[in-house]
Amino acid sequence: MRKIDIFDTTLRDGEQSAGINLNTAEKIEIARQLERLGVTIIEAGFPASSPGDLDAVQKIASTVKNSIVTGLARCVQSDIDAAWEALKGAEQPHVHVFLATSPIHMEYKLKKSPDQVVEQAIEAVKYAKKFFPLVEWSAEDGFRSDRDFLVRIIEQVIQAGATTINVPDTVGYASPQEYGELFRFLRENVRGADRVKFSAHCHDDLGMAVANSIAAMENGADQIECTINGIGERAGNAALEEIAVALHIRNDFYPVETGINLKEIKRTSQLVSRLTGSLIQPNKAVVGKNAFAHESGIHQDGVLKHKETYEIISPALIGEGEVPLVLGKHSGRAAFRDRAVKMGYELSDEKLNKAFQEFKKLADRKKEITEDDLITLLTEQQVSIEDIALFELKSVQVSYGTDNIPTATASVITPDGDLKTIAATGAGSVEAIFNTLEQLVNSKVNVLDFQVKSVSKGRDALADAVVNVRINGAITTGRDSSQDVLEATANAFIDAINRNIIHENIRQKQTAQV
Ligand SMILES: CC(=O)SCCNC(=O)CCNC(=O)[C@H](O)C(C)(C)COP(=O)(O)OP(=O)(O)OC[C@H]1O[C@@H](n2cnc3c(N)ncnc32)[C@H](O)[C@@H]1OP(=O)(O)O
Ligand SMILES: CC(C)C(=O)C(=O)O
Repeated sequence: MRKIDIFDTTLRDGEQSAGINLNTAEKIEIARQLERLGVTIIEAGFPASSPGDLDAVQKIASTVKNSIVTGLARCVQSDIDAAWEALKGAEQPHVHVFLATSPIHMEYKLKKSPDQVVEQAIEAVKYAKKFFPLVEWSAEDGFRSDRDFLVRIIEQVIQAGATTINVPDTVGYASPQEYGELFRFLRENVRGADRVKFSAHCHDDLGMAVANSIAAMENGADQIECTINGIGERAGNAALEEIAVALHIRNDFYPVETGINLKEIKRTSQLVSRLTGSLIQPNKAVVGKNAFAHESGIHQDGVLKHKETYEIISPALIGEGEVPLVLGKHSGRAAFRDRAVKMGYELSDEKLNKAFQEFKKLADRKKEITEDDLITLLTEQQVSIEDIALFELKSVQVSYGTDNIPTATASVITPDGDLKTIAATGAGSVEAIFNTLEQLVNSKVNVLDFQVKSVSKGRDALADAVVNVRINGAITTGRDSSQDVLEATANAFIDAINRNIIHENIRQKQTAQV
């Protein structure tokens, strides 16, 4: 099968991401993991850019044995000297020299004529070749370069000894079709093309880096340059994990192999994210937190019946553990039942249905349903709480003014079915509510903690109130979310009282069973 070399530039172009700065120990750790991942080449840094980078490249070159280690250099002798200093101890010394070839870069940045650029490239490659058996030469901004000029300069650097020719889309401007065509054109028109490897290096400014890399590969590129998690200058580079997994999953369409050990992908991605401090967006393909998270009922039902209905990549393929179905407001009964069974609950259809209805109500109010929430919902059903009579808050009204004593009037239906209304005062509105409700529930309620916060942003944000109470020595927590802070507070207090009644009931039933 055709082999595609994976050239990882996480430690060079990836480190060029704004805000990322890795020290030598961190770089070595990542390089070791890249070696385990099975990349063909590790671009470990730009030795001339700083003594720290030279040191890191040197240490990586003497540590890594199963991947080729390279360093970047401008077409400048001192850069190539620094690269040699860093890489002379490597198993297979490899250097990556580059020079821009697009009209805009030559005229405004390098301030050189095309002839001068050709001369400088030839000289640099010849110089590099004195030390390095493997020399990659890159035509920076190659995609925006004149095609005839590209053919001319590439032929010259091949003659000078380059072993790999990289044609980057430095500014992420290409479309897959155009970038693919460029590789086909170069393969067909460059004399000596059959003696070298061609390489693709894409940036993601227009979100096409992975597609462009694959298009280049389909049209003659033997190597793809990419980074873990797609980090890199500006919008980043092509993401290694996306390329490797796409080529594996669609092997029917792309009959190539990369040598990447896919099981190491998750670990590598997490390591790079942790050490660079660059968070992975949740919906990022392959390695995002949600990449295998089925949230909606119809999908979950399909996945439970036959995984492949909605899952083209198995989490195990990339070394990720089992991903439980997400239980949220879009979930259906199938996923809810599945989780309940996995948690060890054996509920009748009727009880499961009731727990599911409560779950849906809760999911409307809470972003995330925790394991504890599920335990509460399912346990309440398991021990037949339908027989337990609870308090129901009918109304609450608070009178507050800067010159008045805050007074709350509340009505509840008691577990006996009576409607009771009482008013009481407090130092503030919340205390007035608590004092009133305490009288209505007719128990000594010690409020241990009370917190209220907004669930979302904006004036109409929901208030989430949590009250932690002690009643007869038992501690329970009640919570409620409402549009109004005081209503949420009153409901949370009643919720705590009801939970206490339920738990008391459960305890009594369990004691009776023993
Ligand atoms: C597309 C890419 O990702 S290219 C890699 C980009 N990465 C980096 O730049 C990170 C590391 N860079 C650095 O640390 C510094 O830029 C250094 C050490 C390399 C150079 O620093 P300085 O000497 O201060 O130069 P400075 O960065 O300001 O300017 C770059 C110079 O290199 C020249 N240059 C740019 N590319 C090349 C090249 N491939 N070959 C030769 N010269 C080049 C520029 O024309 C400019 O020259 P000038 O000073 O005569 O105008
Ligand atoms: C140095 C080259 C390969 C580069 O990083 C680019 O063109 O984006």
